[in-house]
Amino acid sequence: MRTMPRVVYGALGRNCVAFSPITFHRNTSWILSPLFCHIDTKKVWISRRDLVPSRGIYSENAVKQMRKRVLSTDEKYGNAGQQMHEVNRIKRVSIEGNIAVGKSTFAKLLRSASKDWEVVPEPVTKWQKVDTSQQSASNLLDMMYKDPQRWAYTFQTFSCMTRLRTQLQLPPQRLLRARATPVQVFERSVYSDRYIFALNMVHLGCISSVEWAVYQDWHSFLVEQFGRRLELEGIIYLKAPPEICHKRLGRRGRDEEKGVELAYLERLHTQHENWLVHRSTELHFEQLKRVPVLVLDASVEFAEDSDVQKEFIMQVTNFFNSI
Ligand SMILES: Nc1ncnc2c1ncn2[C@@H]1O[C@H](COP(=O)(O)OP(=O)(O)O)[C@@H](O)[C@H]1O
Ligand SMILES: Nc1nc2c(ncn2[C@H]2C[C@H](O)[C@@H](COP(=O)(O)O)O2)c(=O)[nH]1
Repeated sequence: MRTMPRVVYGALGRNCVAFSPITFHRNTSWILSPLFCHIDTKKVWISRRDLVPSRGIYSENAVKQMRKRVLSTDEKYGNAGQQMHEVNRIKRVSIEGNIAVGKSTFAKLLRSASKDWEVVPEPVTKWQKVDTSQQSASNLLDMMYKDPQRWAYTFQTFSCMTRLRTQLQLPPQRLLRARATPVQVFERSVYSDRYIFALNMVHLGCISSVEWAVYQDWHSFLVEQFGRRLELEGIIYLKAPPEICHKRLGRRGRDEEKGVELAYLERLHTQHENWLVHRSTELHFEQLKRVPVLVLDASVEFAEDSDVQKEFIMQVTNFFNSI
């Protein structure tokens, strides 16, 4: 395809706009994704990952208005451009797996293995304490387990929003300065929210077809709007038989989970296998279909076994370097 240099005026989300000569294909205009560009006529950091197809070319006047907003953002954040360039280097990976398979325990191991890896926990405490501006907070996790027919949809809207915020969180400074491979590791993701839990609730009849249509509509919209900022470079799937997870769940003794039966964990296990092993779950995001998955045998009791821990870390390191 013929390429030609052009000045591109592209809208970059809420507070950024790029206006810089960049080369682009004749029929496709490209813009920089919101998080990763610094606005300065002389300096624009571009990498392949930053380029996303533009939804439109904007008038000069609109660009002027947007530029004003961008400049005020730059004043506020100082050397944001360089930081954004570095954010761009950070890989994002989620840990997926059944309830009580050992995600948090594994996350602790990763945290202690390298300061270039940041582990972001699942926002469970937010679900346990929803601020209702009344005297006491509501425990939505408990409500969902006690009456899934009534609360499953509400739960999925809140869990997904909290996961969204978690995934959009900016990485800490130390990751921006990392020399090796900096990685942000999330416990679960907006994708497991949909393709594991919400889907399972649909199969159980706890989310109605109307609720499911509504969920899928806003979920797809949000994921598409945030684009690259929500993409994962890899997934670590901790896999163990549901029986083992059930035992661990009992040992952990979380109050809300007292009524969780083995059958529920079996269903979630099947959902994980369909998505991450058989790859038979219908997915709606192209990039997600191609995400590399590292499967680890989480039935091994590694807490006291430093050889197993070393083996896990080696596999994870190789995986991070490969993605
Ligand atoms: N590999 C393991 N071997 C034995 N027990 C484990 C292992 N991983 C986790 N556990 C225990 O199982 C329970 C659930 O682990 P946790 O990390 O909280 O799971 P998750 O975050 O996946 O829900 C905890 O009591 C933890 O100590
Ligand atoms: N119905 C849903 N339940 C969820 C979802 N994400 C997590 N959970 C539950 C499962 C556990 O009881 C608890 C925390 O999970 P861990 O596996 O980290 O222990 O929250 C969800 O999206 N829907």
